[in-house]
Amino acid sequence: MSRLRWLTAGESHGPALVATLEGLPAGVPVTTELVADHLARRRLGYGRGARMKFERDEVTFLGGVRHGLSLGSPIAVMVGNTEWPKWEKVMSADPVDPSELKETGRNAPLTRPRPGHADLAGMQKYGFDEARPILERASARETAARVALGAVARSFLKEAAGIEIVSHVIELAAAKAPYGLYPTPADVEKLDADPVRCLDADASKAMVAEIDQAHKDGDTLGGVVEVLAYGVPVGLGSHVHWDRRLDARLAAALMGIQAIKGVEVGDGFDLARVPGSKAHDEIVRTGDGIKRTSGRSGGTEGGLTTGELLRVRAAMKPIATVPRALATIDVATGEAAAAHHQRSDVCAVPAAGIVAEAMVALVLADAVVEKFGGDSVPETRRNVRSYLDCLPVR
Ligand SMILES: Cc1cc2nc3c(=O)[nH]c(=O)nc-3n(C[C@H](O)[C@H](O)[C@H](O)COP(=O)(O)O)c2cc1C
Ligand SMILES: C=C(O[C@@H]1CC(C(=O)O)=C[C@@H](OP(=O)(O)O)[C@H]1O)C(=O)O
Repeated sequence: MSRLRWLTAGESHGPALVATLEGLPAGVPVTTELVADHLARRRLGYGRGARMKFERDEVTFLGGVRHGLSLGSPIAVMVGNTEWPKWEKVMSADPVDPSELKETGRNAPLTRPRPGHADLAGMQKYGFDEARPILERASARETAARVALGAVARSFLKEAAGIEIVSHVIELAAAKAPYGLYPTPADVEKLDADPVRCLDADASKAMVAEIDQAHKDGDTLGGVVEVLAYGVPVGLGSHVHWDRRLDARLAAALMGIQAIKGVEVGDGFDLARVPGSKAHDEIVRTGDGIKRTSGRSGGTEGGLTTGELLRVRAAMKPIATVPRALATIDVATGEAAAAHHQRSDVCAVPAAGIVAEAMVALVLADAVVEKFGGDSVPETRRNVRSYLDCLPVR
């Protein structure tokens, strides 16, 4: 069961996000630059709003890392919001004089909750009469903290087990990448350079056109991302109990990303539409050992990894802050109104792919620590090797 523990805290317009990760072995290469690089990847993507351009992510390690290596102690990392000076009064932890708040021009109560965001249900549940206290934490700004931890987790996975993670956008509104296009770690630079992180040039162009049209229409878009993990050993997770199943753990982690409404493992829902003879991955012996003739299962069977390519998908709904604002009510008056709208992303599917990579990395790192243990990277690495060398069926 879960060996790595991790938490994030912080509001979208607060001074910073913070994240902690406990249970990681010592000796994992971790630097401020490594984390900053992954945070920069999360900011990319055609269709994101103005905030992505003028805000920077300022990374500071507060614990758990020394001279570029993890210590085995809890890792604490802070991602500073450079927008903070503008929000210092509005988001102050301590009480603020109402006249000072008024001077900020950002104090108007948000009483017209947006359909599709956490605004209304959050206000009702937590007892607020405006949406600010809810949207601050519901915002996907928080995903920066997850990507920071994901950067650490993926460094561990690569060093200890040779696992590498790649993501790409396979659908954006009606535009689709061809089925069976599986980018490898060698394609990451090219993917990151593409405006929508799609390897197929025609599909990428069609996706950009979809975003341009939505922008013109005052609308927003969603899409589907796919995460692939290379080098995953057989036997992570387990068939013995529902919450040990790796497919269930991956699904929960991906569904926990803001705006993700569906998850597929391998060919997912398509498998329900074909007969069994076309749904599974047949087993054959090759010169290299036991292999599969296809990858429909996405690299898990019975909640265990098979040792084949791990492949999961996540479907993101369109951004809730629709510029051509949706109908709502003003909770201050009870009257019909247009939902509040300031700046917003038109589409954040490429960024969601980077967040999905981080979530998959954290789940796999947890499963690797659970299966192989070890207090240092060399110890975990030795354990992985001796396990693979001694598999009874090879
Ligand atoms: C990377 C990323 C960026 C997002 N940007 C925005 C945004 O600019 N405006 C917005 O309204 N929602 C945005 N969202 C989606 C909201 O955070 C999400 O719709 C909200 O939390 C409610 O989602 P839920 O129903 O899945 O909880 C973004 C989501 C992600 C993953
Ligand atoms: C700040 C980030 O994303 C934000 C996620 C978000 C939302 O509602 O989820 C709304 C927007 O924030 P704002 O309303 O301040 O413009 C995005 O910019 C980020 O990803 O770093």
